[in-house]
This record gives sequence, C-alpha cells and structure tokens, in this order.
Amino acid sequence: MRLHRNLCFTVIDSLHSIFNEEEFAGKVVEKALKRDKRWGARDRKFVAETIYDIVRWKRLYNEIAGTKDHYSRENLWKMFAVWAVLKGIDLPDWKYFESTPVRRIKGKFDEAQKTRVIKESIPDWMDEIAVKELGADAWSKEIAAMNQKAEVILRVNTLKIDIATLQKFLRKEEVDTEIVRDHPSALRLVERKNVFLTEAFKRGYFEVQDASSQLVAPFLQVEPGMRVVDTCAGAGGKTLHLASLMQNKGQIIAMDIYAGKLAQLKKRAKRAGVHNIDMRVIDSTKVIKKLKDSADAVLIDAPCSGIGVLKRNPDSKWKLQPEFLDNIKKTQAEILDSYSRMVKKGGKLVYATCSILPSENQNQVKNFLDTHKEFKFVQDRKVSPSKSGFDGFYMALLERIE
Ligand SMILES: C[S@@+](CC[C@H](N)C(=O)[O-])C[C@H]1O[C@@H](n2cnc3c(N)ncnc32)[C@H](O)[C@@H]1O
Repeated sequence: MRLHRNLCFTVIDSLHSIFNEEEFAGKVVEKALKRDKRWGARDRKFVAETIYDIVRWKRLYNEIAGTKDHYSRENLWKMFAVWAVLKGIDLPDWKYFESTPVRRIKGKFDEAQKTRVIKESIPDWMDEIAVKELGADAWSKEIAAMNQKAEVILRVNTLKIDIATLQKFLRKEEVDTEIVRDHPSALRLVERKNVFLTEAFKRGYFEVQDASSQLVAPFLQVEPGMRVVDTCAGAGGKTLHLASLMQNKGQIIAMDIYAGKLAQLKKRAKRAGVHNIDMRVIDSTKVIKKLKDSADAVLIDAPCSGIGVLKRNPDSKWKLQPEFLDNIKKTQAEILDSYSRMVKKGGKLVYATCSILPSENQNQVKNFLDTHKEFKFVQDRKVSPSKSGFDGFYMALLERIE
C-alpha cells in the first residue's frame, strides 16, 4: 500500500481534534470524509479506518512511539509511523518519518504484549475496575474482543419489508449481506459500505443497529395494542424496533431528557412509517407521575458507562472518567426507582445497559428488587462481546406483581 499525503494529513488533523480538542471520533471522521469530494471509496476507507485504529490503540502506540502522552503534530506523526510499520506499510521518505526507528517498533510491540493495559490500550483505572468486577481472565477476553473492528449490522423494518426481500433489494444496490444466527431481524454487511446512501435506507426498509442491541426490544415481550413507555429513548433505536414488534398498533410513549434526541427520533419514525409514538421530554417529575400505574410495559435503556460498546466507540476509553461511572450508577438507581412506577400491576419492566460491569447491571437490579417487593425477577441476559462477537449488553425482565 502507498501512503498518500493528503489522506495522511487528514488523519493527523483529525487525531489532533480528537486527542487535543475533546472532539468525538464519530463526528471528526464524518467531517474528515467530507474534506475532498474526489476521494473514492478506498480513500475514504483509509481515512476512517486509520483514524479509528490510532484512537483504539492510542496507549499502545504512544508507548511504542515514546511520545509520553503529548499529542503534538510531531508526536502524532510518530504514532502514525508506528501504525504504518505494524501494518507492514513502507514509510515514504517524508520529513515526518525521518527519525522513525523502524526496526525497534516490532521489538517494542512484542515487549508491550506482556502488560494488559498497554497491550489492550486501556486506561489503568478502567482496567482496575473491570478486573475487580469481572476477574482478570474474563476481562482480558472481553477487552480483546472489544478491540476488534465493529461490523455493520442492519435491522430489517418488518413494517415495510421482510428480511429476504430486503436482502435482494440491497443486492441490486450492490450491498451484500448475510443472515445473523439467532437474530431474526439482523443482516450483516459482507463489506463495509455507506448504507445511508442506499434507496433501501431512504425508503425506511432498515436501521443500522448492532445485533446485541436488537435483543433488547423483544426481551420486553410487547404485543400489538399495548401501552409501552420507552423511558430513555434517545434517538429511538429501540423505540422503532418496539413499534415494529407491535405492528404499529397500540401506543409507545418515547421519553428522554433531551428534546434534540427525540427530534431525531421523529425524523426516523417518519422514514420508518411508524405512527404510534408520542414523544415527551422529561422536564419535570410531573411527566412521570402522570403515567403512574398505567403502562403494560416499560423499557429503561439506561444511560451507562458504555463499557460494552468500546468496539464501536473506541474513544470512550479516553473520554470516560471514573467519576462519571460513579455518578451514572446513582442515576441508574434513581431512574429505576422513579420510572418503574409507571408499570401497572401485571405489567413488565426491562432494565438494560450497554455495559458489561455487574455494578451497572445485575447489582442494580438486585438492589432495586430488595427495596421494591412489588416487582419480581423473571429473567436476565448478559451478552458478552467475546462470546457473541457483538456489543456487550445486559437486560433484565421484571414483572410487577402487586
Ligand atoms: C443508552 S442511551 C439510549 C439509547 C436509545 N434507547 C436507543 O436505543 O437508541 C440512554 C439515553 O438516556 C437518556 N437519559 C439520560 N439521563 C436520563 C434520565 N434521567 N431520564 C431519561 N433519560 C435519560 C440519554 O439522553 C440517552 O438518550
């Protein structure tokens, strides 16, 4: 592979924004891909994948490059050189690579394999917490799995099309997909493509949603005609899935504390042909009180550390702070206590997170059940990134019995 100057400059500029200006990798990549309209699919792939790779392996490359956690442009070029050498790419004779000790890079890489925090490129605090909660062996497997590239998974919108017809439709648009075992609505892209440009997407035939995330809505066991509250709906990934499972019949009340996210859901619902969603911004406790004892089913897709989805959001490793984790656990307990009141007697409640830490998952559920005797535990499911190959998720199904 030959390195092209303008593509490499885009990568360096993007890394500068992510590491020094606190920008989110996803947004930075989106902006980077708009930089030059003449770029073809391969150029765009190079830019996106290289940025994500260097973000994912930041600590490892920093260690090998000897850049001591200072992300000046000069140091970013050194980290880039590490990335290129480890990929087996010949470095061109650009001034940025003049002092690169190519031969020593491989030796340093081998040396780094002895220490998990360096090898897997993770902050010390995260490693300590995860080892404490999961044990060293399990955590080593999970973090190794989450350092792999994420696949693109689609969820067929069964309100508009069935999975086999969608597959054929996408094939005509030169998008090849495969069925995903045990995930009845999921299709895996054989090769990464910008599926948002397809006619199938514009017609609302699918959403992009990880296979593990697709397990959450069915876990709530909704049926057409029910009244369902999706309390932390965000931009509505799971709300749209619920609507599809309910065949557009009944009522879904989608809530979030951010109006902007619900506005995105509104657009997505229109495209998906969903018309049984009411949106409510949680701007006071009244919004919840009004719905006391009234829902057949409540979904709490709780805000969490996101430690199960590091594969998709590698920059979370660097942006997440231990204080955030402490605070979010308090929020989770408060949300469970408050939003569970909307479930009517005989109704169901699902508590879900995209974390693999027991303190955000089964421990929260246990604490809740200890103090809320009106609920009983039905079942839970822990989705492990290493076993599933997809995102890490937790979901617990409870039933209100009194
Ligand atoms: C895991 S995300 C939800 C993702 C969404 N359900 C989906 O499937 O696309 C958690 C959401 O909870 C929202 N949130 C945070 N604190 C909240 C609170 N106190 N009450 C309700 N929603 C909250 C966040 O804005 C975020 O959209």
